[in-house]
Amino acid sequence: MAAPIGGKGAAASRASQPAALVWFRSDLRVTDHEPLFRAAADLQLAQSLEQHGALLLPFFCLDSRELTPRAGEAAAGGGTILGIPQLGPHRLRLLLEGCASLRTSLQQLGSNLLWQQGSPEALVGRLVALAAAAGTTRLALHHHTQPGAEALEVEGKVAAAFAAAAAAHGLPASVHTYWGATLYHPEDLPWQLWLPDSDGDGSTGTGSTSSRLPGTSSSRSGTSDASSNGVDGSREGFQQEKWQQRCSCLPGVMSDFRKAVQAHAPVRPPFPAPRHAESSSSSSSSPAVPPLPASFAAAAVDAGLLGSLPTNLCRVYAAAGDEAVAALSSWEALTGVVCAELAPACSAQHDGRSALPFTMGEQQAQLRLRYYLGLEESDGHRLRAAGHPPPIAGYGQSRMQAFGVDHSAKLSAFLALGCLSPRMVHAAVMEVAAAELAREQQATGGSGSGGAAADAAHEVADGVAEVKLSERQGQAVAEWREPTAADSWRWLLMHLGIRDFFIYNHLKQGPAPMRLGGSSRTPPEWRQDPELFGRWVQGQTGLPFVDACMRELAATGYTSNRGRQNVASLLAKALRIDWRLGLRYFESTLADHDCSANLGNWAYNAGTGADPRDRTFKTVTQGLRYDPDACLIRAWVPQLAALTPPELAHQPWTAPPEALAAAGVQLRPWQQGAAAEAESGTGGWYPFPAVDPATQTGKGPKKQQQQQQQAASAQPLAQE
Ligand SMILES: Cc1cc2nc3c(=O)[nH]c(=O)nc-3n(C[C@H](O)[C@H](O)[C@H](O)COP(=O)(O)OP(=O)(O)OC[C@H]3O[C@@H](n4cnc5c(N)ncnc54)[C@H](O)[C@@H]3O)c2cc1C
Repeated sequence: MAAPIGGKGAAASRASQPAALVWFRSDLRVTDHEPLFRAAADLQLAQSLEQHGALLLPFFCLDSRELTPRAGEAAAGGGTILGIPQLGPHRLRLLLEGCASLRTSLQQLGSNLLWQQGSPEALVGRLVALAAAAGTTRLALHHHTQPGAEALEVEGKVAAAFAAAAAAHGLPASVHTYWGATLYHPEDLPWQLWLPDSDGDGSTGTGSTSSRLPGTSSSRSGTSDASSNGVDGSREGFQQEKWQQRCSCLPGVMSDFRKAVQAHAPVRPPFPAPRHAESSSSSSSSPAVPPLPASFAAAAVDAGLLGSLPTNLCRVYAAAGDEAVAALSSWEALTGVVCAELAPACSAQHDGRSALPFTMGEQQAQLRLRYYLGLEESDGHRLRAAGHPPPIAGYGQSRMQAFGVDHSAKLSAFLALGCLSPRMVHAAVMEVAAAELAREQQATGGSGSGGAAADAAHEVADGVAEVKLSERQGQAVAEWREPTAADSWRWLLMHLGIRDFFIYNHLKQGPAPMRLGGSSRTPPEWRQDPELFGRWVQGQTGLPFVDACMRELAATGYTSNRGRQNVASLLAKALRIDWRLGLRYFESTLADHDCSANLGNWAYNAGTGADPRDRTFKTVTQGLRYDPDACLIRAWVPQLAALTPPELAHQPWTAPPEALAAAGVQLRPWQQGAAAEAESGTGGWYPFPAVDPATQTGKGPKKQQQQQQQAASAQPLAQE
């Protein structure tokens, strides 16, 4: 039985009782979360104007549609693209962990996270009904806008459902959208993206500026009246078109974009987290979060909106219906990985070989970031033993290595789920830069320019400028310069610039790159080969570096950037298989999946993007360079673990028969090995390469293959 909601004073304050809904999406954090900050600030202002009973309702919806396959995409040669869920089990686990962590953060602020599995448009309607029953007289919906046609479409549906629900209860309502996905805010880019209000998009600009961005705002200027904002579901796709139109002036080549923004665009400081209403720091610039009233919480519990977050992944698919269960089975069949055998969410269990052994969440993201940068915790506790250089120290070189947790930043999953914002990374990097600048100043004597150095360091720490220590007329000047091999954090900032490029380029191009030939003028012949595609997914191509990366990806949801480039190049350039199958497999499986980064990188590696450079990776050479000790291969391709030296583990087809025998390696043509394994149920063999490793074309190194086949036929399968 639902408790009456609204509390004792509800009737008395009915004349002015505002409620703000804050929709969390891929932004699972409370720091640098403008929608939460602004919603809390609005309610604080309302309360200071003697409006009482303000409700702040943070919510998240686990969208069941994402657990099913993507509909309506035809692959080369016909047929739908893959029957796997858009949100595969690795991504799902991290998402649930991110939500659990967000709920803890909100509870620490005296609030909570309302959540439901279903559709966000249905959830928003239920929340409006609950708020109306609690005596709310005015409604606002605050959320980040999210790049990607699908995300923008869902935004349109949610806004329409919100407007309809508010109208049904006779409540005035407004929608406030914010931009928080990139390091560089759209309004700060060195190109003019924004719109005059007369653009006719139906939104009512009420701010001080005469122009605004399509479907977004960082201030009041994007506020729209939900009952008249034109977001009525009949205008779906409108925002995507608008973004495409407005971003058309952006450069299509990554380095042009990145260099321009890094030289000319400022980075805004992150928004602080709002504070607990009873926190003693009432002087803080952070607004207070109104606590969730007990009566409302009780009603939300009754409505099933405050239940525990699930940890059992299979049950989440089951709750989404038969289509999701079938999609999960397809993913399991494709990868050979069984969902029920994966660690449940929040269990803190990880495959010992994983390069991503983290639990998701804002706190964990901060720990990783500060550990990686070698920064002290706020309590002065250093995470790394004193005297040891922080992992970032070797980043200029190590970031390309394919094996290990600390070779690269491992921030992508935190960024993709929004447990961390790019501005938060930037702010932490600026702390490092400021310290470095001060040290360099001290080392060079700092004569006469101590004040200037301090000013520059301060400017840097404030995020006003990137750093280059240069002396101009005795003054330290902070400015961007391209990183050299010896640099560390400059590379990290550069990568965030690349990330921004892919997001803006996605907004600019819309779904165009998803055409088979992308934007290239002479699309090559693409083919479907389910068997070969399955071998690629399961790491059975006979190219050990590629196979190790693919097995790592299927088992953990992560493989390095170098690994991704190589496996993508092999699929698209050497095997000539419809590259969008790879894109969709990555979408489902990558723990750090980001629709813009995934699409942009695939288009680049398949040669279908706008970038004029067309690289084909020689995967053996790459493996030897970026996994020189064959650590990755030994970890993920146990059949080759004993093959030494590392050069042979990278190219077992070149190994003399006695070396293969000593290491217990059985090389077989794939069909033969797979058939024998199916019959005997035992593995222990490794396939010959599916392509000629020297040229990455054709069927395989014929001469060597023949020799090895002769030798192999003399050896029985290991366990036979
Ligand atoms: C085919 C393919 C698909 C990819 N799909 C994704 C994806 O869905 N999501 C994703 O975040 N990255 C994707 N990447 C980019 C890159 O592989 C990962 O960002 C990187 O491996 C993450 O590890 P890290 O955090 O240690 O990155 P680092 O190398 O330490 O870089 C730091 C941060 O910079 C950003 N970054 C670095 N390189 C890139 C890049 N090429 N594109 C975009 N951002 C970059 C990421 O946010 C990353 O966390 C893809 C790359 C390829 C080749």
